[in-house]
Amino acid sequence: MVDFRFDIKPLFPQPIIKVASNLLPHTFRGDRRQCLDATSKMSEIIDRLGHLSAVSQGLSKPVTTAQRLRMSENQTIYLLADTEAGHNGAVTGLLKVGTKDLYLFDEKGQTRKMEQSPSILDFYVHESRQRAGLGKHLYETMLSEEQWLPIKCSVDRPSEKLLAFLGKHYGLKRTIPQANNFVLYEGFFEDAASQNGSRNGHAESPQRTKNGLHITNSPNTQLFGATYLGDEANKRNNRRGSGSQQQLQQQQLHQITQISPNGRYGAKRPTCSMAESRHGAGGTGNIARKSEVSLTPSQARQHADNPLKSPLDALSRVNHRQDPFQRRSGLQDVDESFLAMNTFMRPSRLRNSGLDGNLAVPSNPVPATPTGAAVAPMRSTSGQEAPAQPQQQQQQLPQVNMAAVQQQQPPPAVAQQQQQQPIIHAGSGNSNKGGGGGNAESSSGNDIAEIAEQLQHLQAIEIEAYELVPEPEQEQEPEPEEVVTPASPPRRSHTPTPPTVRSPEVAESIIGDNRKPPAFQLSKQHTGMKNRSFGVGMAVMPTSKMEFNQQEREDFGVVKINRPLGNEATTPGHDNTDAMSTVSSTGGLTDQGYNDLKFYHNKLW
Ligand SMILES: CC(=O)SCCNC(=O)CCNC(=O)[C@H](O)C(C)(C)COP(=O)(O)OP(=O)(O)OC[C@H]1O[C@@H](n2cnc3c(N)ncnc32)[C@H](O)[C@@H]1OP(=O)(O)O
Repeated sequence: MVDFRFDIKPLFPQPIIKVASNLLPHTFRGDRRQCLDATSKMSEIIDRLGHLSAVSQGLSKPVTTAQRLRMSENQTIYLLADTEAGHNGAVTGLLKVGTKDLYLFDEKGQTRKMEQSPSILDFYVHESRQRAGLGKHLYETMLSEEQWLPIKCSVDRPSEKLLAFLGKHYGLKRTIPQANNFVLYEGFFEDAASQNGSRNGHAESPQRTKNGLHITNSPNTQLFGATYLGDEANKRNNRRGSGSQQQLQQQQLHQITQISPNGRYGAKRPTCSMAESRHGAGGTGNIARKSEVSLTPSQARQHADNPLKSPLDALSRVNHRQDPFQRRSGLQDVDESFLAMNTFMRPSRLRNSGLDGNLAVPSNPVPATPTGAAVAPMRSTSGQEAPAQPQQQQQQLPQVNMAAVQQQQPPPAVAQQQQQQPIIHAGSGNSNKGGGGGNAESSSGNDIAEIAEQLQHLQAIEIEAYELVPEPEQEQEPEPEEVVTPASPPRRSHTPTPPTVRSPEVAESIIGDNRKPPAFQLSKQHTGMKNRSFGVGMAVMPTSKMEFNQQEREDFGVVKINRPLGNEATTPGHDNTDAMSTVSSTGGLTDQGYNDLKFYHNKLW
């Protein structure tokens, strides 16, 4: 018996209840809260019984789960409970049924299309209660509720026990061989017009569908045999009254092969990216190979004596796989091949996947940064193509002459750039969100970080962090800072020099070139150079008081710091003159001997 941590009796006002996709007993009455509670408990019951059933049948995964039931439209689960058992009662049996549209072989080996055919999908009685008539009780209740006849029910890969059960209780012994997992019994097709076996009261004419196709002659039909045909596809076919025979054949073939083996093995597997790429890159070979496999009705008939094996074993000889699920995988390979061809290679998907060449895959080789990092295809954040990468500037970067850097007096604009760079790197390298983002009036930290990263990329800065060297004798002199290059000595400053980050290459490129780089937006998506200034960020430790002042968008790479709006820099280092920094009360030195700096800047923009 299967007992639960909760009392099942409220869910089972009667021994057998019916559960549909709403996961509620058909007898349920209650408010929203009770509904949620009942759904939760019913899900647990179904999952538990489904798991036990799978274990009992030796299946690797349950055929029945609450999730599957929720997603289904035409399936019903019957649950049998013993409310007297234990304290909370116990659930003792499960029977899942549903209707299927099937192409089936009749006794003559001809294909018939059966719509809404009753199917037994899962059946389980707890081991402790088997062979006590509970199974029959459950089955009979189901037949009564659904108004089905036992002989009209197809059974999805029945176990030996179920075959014995059906033989004993309903005299069902002689099966009609099928190429799929379903087992039918002789009499299934008899008097079909007046039975539930056909929704429309009559079965399809053998060999021909409504489209007049001899689908049994198709290699795929021979491979799959009777195969599930979706309602929607059928309606589509019926709507098309005209059209060439060839089109119809292609359509039918496509329709059949797109649909997986049905029943408990028919669940669509999630799209496999490997399969996608494999088939997309020429998976037709796989299709051709699989298509060579054929299982004719006569072949299937050879296995009629043992319906458990008949369809699958024939296929297993081809696939050389023993496990039913693996065999199913073999079948689905074919299915996926067609899916890959017909679905995943559609132009729209190709566009999305960038395989059709319409995506922003540059025709030119991807430019590489001086450090060797490839730059991603450029696309602005707005989704538009970004302007071409300034390769010219990048190509100039290696032409660095450090001697010239040290000797040459930078023009004011260049000095501004050089002086402001360290702050920018600091901001970007150490969570600039905490700086600019902390002030609601300032621009977002993201913008700053992005600008900083753009600068890093365009100017190909090899970031280096420099220790702060206190210069006590100069602290009282409010003189402008100068750009510090790796080869430069510490600058004169009214405060200890903040960590100045500048690679020789960048300094050279700015001073030597002194031209305005193009003003366009680049993000870290394009540069791929996130956190290049890691070392700087660690050294500067920007606080929420750190801001950036950029009055307007100037030349790309020129970011003015702490300059009041409207003020233009008049002398090199003017901006830094305005910068305020304080030294901590501990004399300006941290435990590590570095200056503890706090920057106070004006609002940005
Ligand atoms: C589509 C599918 O769901 S296939 C999977 C079917 N489910 C399983 O195989 C799970 C394990 N088996 C069970 O849960 C049960 O045995 C069921 C559901 C098949 C039958 O439920 P029960 O309560 O045992 O059925 P019930 O008592 O009404 O009928 C008993 C008859 O079932 C058959 N049967 C039940 N158990 C066995 C068994 N272990 N071995 C052989 N036949 C069995 C016999 O014909 C038996 O009659 P018998 O005792 O005179 O030989």
